Amino acid sequence: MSWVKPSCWNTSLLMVVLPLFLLSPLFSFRLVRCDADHFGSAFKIMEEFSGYPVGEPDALLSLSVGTDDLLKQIDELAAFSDTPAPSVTRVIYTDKDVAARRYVKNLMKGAGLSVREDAVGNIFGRWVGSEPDLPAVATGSHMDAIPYSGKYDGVVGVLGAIEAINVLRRYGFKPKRSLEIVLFTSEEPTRFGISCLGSRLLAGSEELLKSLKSTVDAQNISFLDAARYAGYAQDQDDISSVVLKKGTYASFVELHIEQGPILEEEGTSIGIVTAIAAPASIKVDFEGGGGHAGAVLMPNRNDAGLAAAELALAVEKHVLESGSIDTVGTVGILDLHPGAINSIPSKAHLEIDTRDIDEGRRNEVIKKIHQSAFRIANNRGVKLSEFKIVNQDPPALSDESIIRAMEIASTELNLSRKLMISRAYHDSLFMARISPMGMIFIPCYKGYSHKPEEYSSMEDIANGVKAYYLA
Ligand SMILES: NC(=O)N[C@@H](O)C(=O)O
Ligand SMILES: [Mn+2]
Ligand SMILES: [Mn+2]
Repeated sequence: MSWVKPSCWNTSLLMVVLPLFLLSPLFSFRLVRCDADHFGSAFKIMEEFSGYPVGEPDALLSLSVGTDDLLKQIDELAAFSDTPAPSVTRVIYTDKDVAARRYVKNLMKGAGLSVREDAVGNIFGRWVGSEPDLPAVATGSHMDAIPYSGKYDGVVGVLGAIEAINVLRRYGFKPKRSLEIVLFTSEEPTRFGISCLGSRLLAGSEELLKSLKSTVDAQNISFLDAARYAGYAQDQDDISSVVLKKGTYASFVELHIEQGPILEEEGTSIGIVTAIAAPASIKVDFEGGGGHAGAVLMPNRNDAGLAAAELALAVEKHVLESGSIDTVGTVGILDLHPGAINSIPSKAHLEIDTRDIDEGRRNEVIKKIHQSAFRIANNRGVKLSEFKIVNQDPPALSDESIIRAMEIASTELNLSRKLMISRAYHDSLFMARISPMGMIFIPCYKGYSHKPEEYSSMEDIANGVKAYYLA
């Protein structure tokens, strides 16, 4: 099973960051309480945290990271793609995805982590702490990639975390709380139209547990069959074992490229995410009369394709009507059937992605889109055979103490910082339902993402690393 159809490097200094970003949440709680403006106090807490002498702060600050390894790993991982470089296409449960999973599991084992996988393929690499019963500090991201995208989205948060553990080990660090890296299954909605599939299940989405039993992809392959093809969900239809017990994690933090232009444009090094916008996605189907493109005169047509086109424009109109820059709407999929130049489309399928930091305002847009779909179907004499809201998620707020820790850290490092919203969604959106959550963004080239030109400079990544370091 494979997919149809994309380097730069330098995430190197990522290493320095991640060690800290794994620790950050724990730091933050205490720092805030003890008015944490003394660099020293950070190390005092670190010693308390690990129960081991931290040694020379400067040494800790200038931890050397395996930049070459990391760059090599990013390139090697990018090669597991169903489209040619520099693009990357890696869709859940395909041969390339399975091979990439094996690659990352080996890196986790190489970092001395005990690796386990759940029934849908969320992969966990745990560094067991001296007090294993304490809720762990978690981090992680995803490595699936939408068609023709780049090699940093999600990957930086996964490979960097593994290297961070390597750095901590090289430094002789021994955690008290366990540290766990989570590689989430299917953050991208490419194959089954559901975003953050793995993290939604970890966070206990009953709705998804049910709907997955009847979910199929465009080739009509069921979710469970696809999972079994990849080695998961072997002997069970019931995947409820995936749901994590509340309190499993003391905190969850994700490192990610900004995927927008703001940090780079403003020359700001660190983005401290305060909230993740609320995403929603809708599937719409129109059915019309179809017929011969030559013989059927315009007045006698019920063209499903034109209905879809009109609705796509209505999405833009309703989004702009919200009057807020924070409201966005995209029609990323529009398929016509039979898809022949000289045949009037008898069926049209479109998928709509709309988001906003204001859930109410976004839902207003969804309502208007629904009304327009009915109106257009009516006016054009076509049938609105499906209007399915696949997901309509609330926004997520970052944990205050984690945000403050990152603010303190950036100040210590004289790094410019910016509190900002994530307009992209992330697994953190769902991890926030079961754990205090935080995200840090680093600048990326022209804000490019979901395309092969995606890129982050080493300097930016290093700054991000240090910010985490102190946080
Ligand atoms: N981070 C990221 O790219 N998430 C996407 O799946 C999205 O569409 O936001
Ligand atoms: Mn993405
Ligand atoms: Mn991502």
